[in-house]
Amino acid sequence: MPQNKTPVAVTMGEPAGIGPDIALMAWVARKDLGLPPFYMRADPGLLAHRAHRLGLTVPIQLGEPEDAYKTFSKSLPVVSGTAPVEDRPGDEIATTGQDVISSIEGCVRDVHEGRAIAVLTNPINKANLYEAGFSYPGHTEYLGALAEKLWAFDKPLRPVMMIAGPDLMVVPVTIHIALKDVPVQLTRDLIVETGRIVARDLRERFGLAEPRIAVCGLNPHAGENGTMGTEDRDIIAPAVEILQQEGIDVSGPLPADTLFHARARQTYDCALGMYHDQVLVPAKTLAFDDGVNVTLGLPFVRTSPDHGTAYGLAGTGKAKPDSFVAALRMATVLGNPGAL
Ligand SMILES: NC(=O)C1=CN([C@@H]2O[C@H](COP(=O)(O)OP(=O)(O)OC[C@H]3O[C@@H](n4cnc5c(N)ncnc54)[C@H](O)[C@@H]3O)[C@@H](O)[C@H]2O)C=CC1
Ligand SMILES: NCC(=O)COP(=O)(O)O
Repeated sequence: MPQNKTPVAVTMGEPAGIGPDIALMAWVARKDLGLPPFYMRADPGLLAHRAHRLGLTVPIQLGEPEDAYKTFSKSLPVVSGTAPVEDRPGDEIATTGQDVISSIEGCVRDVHEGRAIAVLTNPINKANLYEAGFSYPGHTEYLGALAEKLWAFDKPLRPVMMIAGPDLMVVPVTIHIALKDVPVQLTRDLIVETGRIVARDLRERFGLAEPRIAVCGLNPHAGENGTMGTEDRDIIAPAVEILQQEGIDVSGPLPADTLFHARARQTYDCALGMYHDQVLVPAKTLAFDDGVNVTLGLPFVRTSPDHGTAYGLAGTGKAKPDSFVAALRMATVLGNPGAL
């Protein structure tokens, strides 16, 4: 595990969910697991209450991101900036959306200013954020918009969601949209742009010299020559052809039902799915505890546990911090270019 004196910035996430629990648990396990330093942008009172509720001894040290490296071994570094947040684990309707959003924005600003090497986001309740005026489907799109603004890009960024586990990496080409909208929003250009970003980031961030990408079909049997749907033939196959002409090692459209068994997984590095559940189901089935949600296509590194707020477990001590720990390790490795 590479060490760097610049820490990872961790967002508060949904305060009534398990984000605070898993971050506190990870900090407690820092020495046993050899974890790299991180700090949280969150309400210190919330964290203190949750630690008490969980029976964890976690001294909290308020400060700035620059203090985190020195502080981390003895206390959990916290950068405040949110209003006080009541500790109401499991209360799905607690309204804290604005604090959740400002924590994310603060962490991204920290990376932009060189105060953090990466952002690790804790799970959010998307519906709660919509109530607070959040207009993005999830972190992925919001982080793209924040990056465009802070890094002053002159054209829109395309942030790409990847779920990465030890045995499978997947990317959904369309993300948080209704299933009925998938055939409408799935275009050749979207697949091509996504494929380019995946190939580039697997090379540049993950150190794969020639990444192999497998592209799923949309329909059963990848359309069976157009008899079970035409998108595979008319949209996906032409996109694959363009990517191949650009020298990217890409195959497809491939029937998705036979793409995720152990032997098939040996034939590619990353599978591109046409919709969320097509690829997140196999990814989370294989590695729910240690899968990581990592956003490609950004000018900075963002990782996240692959799970959600798990309200039923918040404050009970039953949440597993493993995916948080995997996300922290990945953020540190990817945030240290050249460490691979
Ligand atoms: N990155 C993010 O911000 C994400 C946010 N969400 C949000 O989370 C909320 C709840 O979504 P769900 O579909 O219920 O998914 P979920 O991942 O919160 O829970 C699914 C199941 O897994 C269990 N689980 C989740 N994390 C666990 C952990 N660390 N240890 C042990 N068990 C764990 C839960 O108890 C539940 O049985 C929604 O509002 C959704 O939008 C969901 C996925 C990712
Ligand atoms: N299903 C994955 C998920 O909901 C995470 O989305 P995001 O908040 O990382 O965009």
